Amino acid sequence: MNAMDFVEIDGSYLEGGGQALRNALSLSCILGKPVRVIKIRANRPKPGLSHQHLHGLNLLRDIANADVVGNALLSTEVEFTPRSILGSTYRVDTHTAASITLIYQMALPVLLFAGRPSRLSVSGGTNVAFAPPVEYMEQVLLPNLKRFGAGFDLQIQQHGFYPRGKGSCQLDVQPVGKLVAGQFLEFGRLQTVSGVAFCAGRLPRSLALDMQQTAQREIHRLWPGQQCRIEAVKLQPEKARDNGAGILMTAHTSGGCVLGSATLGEKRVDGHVLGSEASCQLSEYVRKETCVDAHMQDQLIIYMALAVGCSKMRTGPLTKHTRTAIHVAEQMTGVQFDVEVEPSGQTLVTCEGLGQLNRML
Ligand SMILES: Nc1ncnc2c1ncn2[C@@H]1O[C@H](COP(=O)(O)OP(=O)(O)OP(=O)(O)O)[C@@H](O)[C@H]1O
Repeated sequence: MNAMDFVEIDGSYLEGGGQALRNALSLSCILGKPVRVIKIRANRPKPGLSHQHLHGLNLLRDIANADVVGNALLSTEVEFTPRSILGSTYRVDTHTAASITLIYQMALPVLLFAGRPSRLSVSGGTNVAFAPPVEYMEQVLLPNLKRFGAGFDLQIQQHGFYPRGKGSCQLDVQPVGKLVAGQFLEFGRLQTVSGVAFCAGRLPRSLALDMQQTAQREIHRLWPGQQCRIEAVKLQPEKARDNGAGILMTAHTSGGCVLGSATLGEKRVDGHVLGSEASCQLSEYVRKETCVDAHMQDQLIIYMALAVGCSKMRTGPLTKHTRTAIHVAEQMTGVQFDVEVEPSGQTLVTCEGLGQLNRML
């Protein structure tokens, strides 16, 4: 391959984490454009490919029947030349606590552009730091993605936490002919607040109850009479072998917005703190009438870039992850994102999408 034929993405730009790599590779497969990613995860303490990125890269190699150079742990440069998109059954066992949802983040957009349905089973971490918890993927990403005319079915077979992982999930994806433009502009009124507080392993059920009670109390303090139902769950050993705890809260609004806020128990776990952090974050989104939460922002950029028509999202200040995703999407697809801070303080992100059609159907 001639050096000129690769789109070159600088992985150190802005956030300098794994997301630039994930987005660049997904878009490479969908567009059929070879990509070279340099300075991978340059801003992380241990730069280069970690397990999650390497497993994701090798998975996309298989899905796209791609030629790959640089697919080794800690590699800081990768060349990826895709051929097609093969809808099929795939299995990835990370043997670590590598984030299952981040591997899905890489593969999902690609499998939406396959010629037939796919099933992707991954084992690793379901709830790990700096990644979407599986519950967030199911309860927040899915309804937001439906606005683009796409979806998936996610089965959580077993939860897995740092350091051993051992979680497993199955993702079923039906391809689409195209993505339609998503509009996230009208907050409307807050309708429901719900969620799940869980703990597993040797952690007592009272921990889940602490998270539940504090989260519900905070919502009721701010919006007396507001419906708020947080389920408190102690996961059974066959559903989670190790210690782990976390809470996901979601808010649904009459404008069709679905916002999420998740916290995860680390070494020292205080249920009241986890519940309070999750509810404060969610309350902040609701108070500001944000249509897309701070983590969903960056995850929607790739879909906005590919859709047919003009997508718009009204959100809070853009995160570095989002600005990085925009930069990568612009370089890979040639589309332009327009970012405008409105008098209300909200940020409006607009993109006339590429209108990518599924070339495998
Ligand atoms: N609590 C959370 N809820 C939902 N999504 C989250 C949460 N925390 C992180 N994410 C998402 O996980 C992704 C993490 O991207 P990032 O580039 O940091 O990935 P990474 O591969 O873990 O990189 P690195 O290992 O280099 O930090 C982003 O899409 C971010 O929005």
